[in-house]
Amino acid sequence: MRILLLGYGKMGRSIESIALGRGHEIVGKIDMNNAGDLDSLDASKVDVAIEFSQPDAAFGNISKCLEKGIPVVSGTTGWLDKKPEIEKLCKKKGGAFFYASNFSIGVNIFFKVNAFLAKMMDAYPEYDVKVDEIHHTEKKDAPSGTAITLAEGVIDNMVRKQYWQNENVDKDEALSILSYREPDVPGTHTVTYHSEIDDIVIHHAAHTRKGFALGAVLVGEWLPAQKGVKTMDDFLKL
Ligand SMILES: NC(=O)C1=CN([C@@H]2O[C@H](COP(=O)(O)OP(=O)(O)OC[C@H]3O[C@@H](n4cnc5c(N)ncnc54)[C@H](O)[C@@H]3O)[C@@H](O)[C@H]2O)C=CC1
Ligand SMILES: O=C(O)C1=N[C@H](C(=O)O)C[C@H](O)C1
Repeated sequence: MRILLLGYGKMGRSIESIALGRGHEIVGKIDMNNAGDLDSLDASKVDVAIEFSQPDAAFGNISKCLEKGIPVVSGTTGWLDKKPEIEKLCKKKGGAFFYASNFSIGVNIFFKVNAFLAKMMDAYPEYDVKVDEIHHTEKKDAPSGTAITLAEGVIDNMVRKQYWQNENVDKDEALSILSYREPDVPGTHTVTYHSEIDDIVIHHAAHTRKGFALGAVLVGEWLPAQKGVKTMDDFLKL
């Protein structure tokens, strides 16, 4: 597979290492310093683009690739207000686009457990629920994309929770997401149901970025044979 890397930071480098180990070729690396090179890039030399850049760069990178007919796997967080526009462009161009807030298999299993638990807990209003996330201090966005997906999983399955806020809120209908930044933490997420009597806690801690990077490469191997807007549910069939 001929892979174009969009974003060559912590994730771009980790993806490169896993992709090379699986026998793929890296045909380009677009980063902050050479972002303009994407405009003149020859799309016939690329099978798939893997995009892990930063919130203000994702939309431009993805739309340029879709315009050129390059399938795009994106994991950048913090730009999702513009995702509907990308999905429209993907459909218009007959292309392929895949977004996930988290590419690790473990987290995607955790998302399913979270939805199941929220549905069950809706019958027990004595428990309040919150989401905590901890990431490294270089992270640009808060809350994390993964924490937002977890919050949406709770809200979709609990009648009494209607929206999330990125602070501690004491309202029955609000779900608090609390964000913490500590050196070198790849990504830790916890969903806690608290009552006066006990706590129920589900927790995922990434020990390394390898799980995110491997997931992105596996999706990159799969996406070029697909058409349209795809998600982890299409890929994993959990
Ligand atoms: N979905 C998932 O599984 C995961 C998502 N992420 C997300 O991926 C993104 C990148 O994470 P990291 O690699 O840790 O960040 P990083 O800060 O280490 O790397 C980001 C890179 O993007 C580059 N960049 C800036 N403007 C650009 C442009 N216009 N075009 C191309 N590249 C540009 C920067 O120069 C930098 O090297 C973040 O949004 C993060 O939240 C991170 C890990 C897992
Ligand atoms: O910025 C990161 O590092 C991560 N970002 C993603 C997120 O915002 O959820 C995924 C992972 O937690 C690491």
